[in-house]
Amino acid sequence: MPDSRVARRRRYLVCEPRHFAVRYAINPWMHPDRPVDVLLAQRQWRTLVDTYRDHGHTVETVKPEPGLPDMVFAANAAVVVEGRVFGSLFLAPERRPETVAYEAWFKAGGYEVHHPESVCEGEGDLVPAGRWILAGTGFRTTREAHREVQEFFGVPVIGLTLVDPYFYHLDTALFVLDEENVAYYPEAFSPGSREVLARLYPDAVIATREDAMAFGLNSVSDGRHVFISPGAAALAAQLADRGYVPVPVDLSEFHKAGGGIKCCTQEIRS
Ligand SMILES: CN(C)C(=N)NCCC[C@H](N)C(=O)O
Repeated sequence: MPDSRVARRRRYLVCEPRHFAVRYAINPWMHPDRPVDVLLAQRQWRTLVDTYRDHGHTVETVKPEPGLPDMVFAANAAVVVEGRVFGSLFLAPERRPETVAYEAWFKAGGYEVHHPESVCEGEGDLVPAGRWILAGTGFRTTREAHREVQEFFGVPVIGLTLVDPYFYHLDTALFVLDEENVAYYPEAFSPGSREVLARLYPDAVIATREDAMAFGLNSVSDGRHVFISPGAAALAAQLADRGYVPVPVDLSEFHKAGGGIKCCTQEIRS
């Protein structure tokens, strides 16, 4: 495979896991009785930030708020396309106050935030993919929100139904490699949605359940480097065969809350 993959510099928003914990259970990964090593989580998160910066990306931070243990999952706070911000309305009451803190960050940067009318969890379920936005539903973000997103951005929104509670957000089951291609785990989707993905992406990288359960599809790609969970070894090998450069970053402590690399990373697209 020629060395043809080109990285594009990105701007990422992240939130330090100062108050990270598993205090409630809103997905099958979360067990409040199992301990979380907060110091290890902070080291892992710092490594992610340093790795992004080492690869030339801009990383900005939003101030973590006490009492919001899931606020570290910045991807869920909004989806930003061409400098326009479509905010979130979380399903879980425990997460709803996060939107206030993120909105303050966006406002301070001169962005206006659109407030959705229906449950919508940002880039967790809304994945900009070149000419369209892939949109997950089934567990969190609603079909009504998909319609609202399409009206707001004027970009086609392609609804995909998730069927496995372990993959409750689209970004646990699929990630965008570049403008043209994605990687995904087919069994996380309804039969019709699988067909849609096969039509849109005949050349997609197909992941195994093992890759997906290791949060391998919760990866971030800059078009060349793929920041990926080290547990997803088979997926990383496939990516390397296609000319991408896997960059392993271990966020195992965050898996205990049902999140990984992508969940911790909001892309600010100008
Ligand atoms: C990849 N995923 C799922 C994310 N984009 N976000 C992680 C959110 C975790 C949080 N405890 C929750 O269940 O909402």
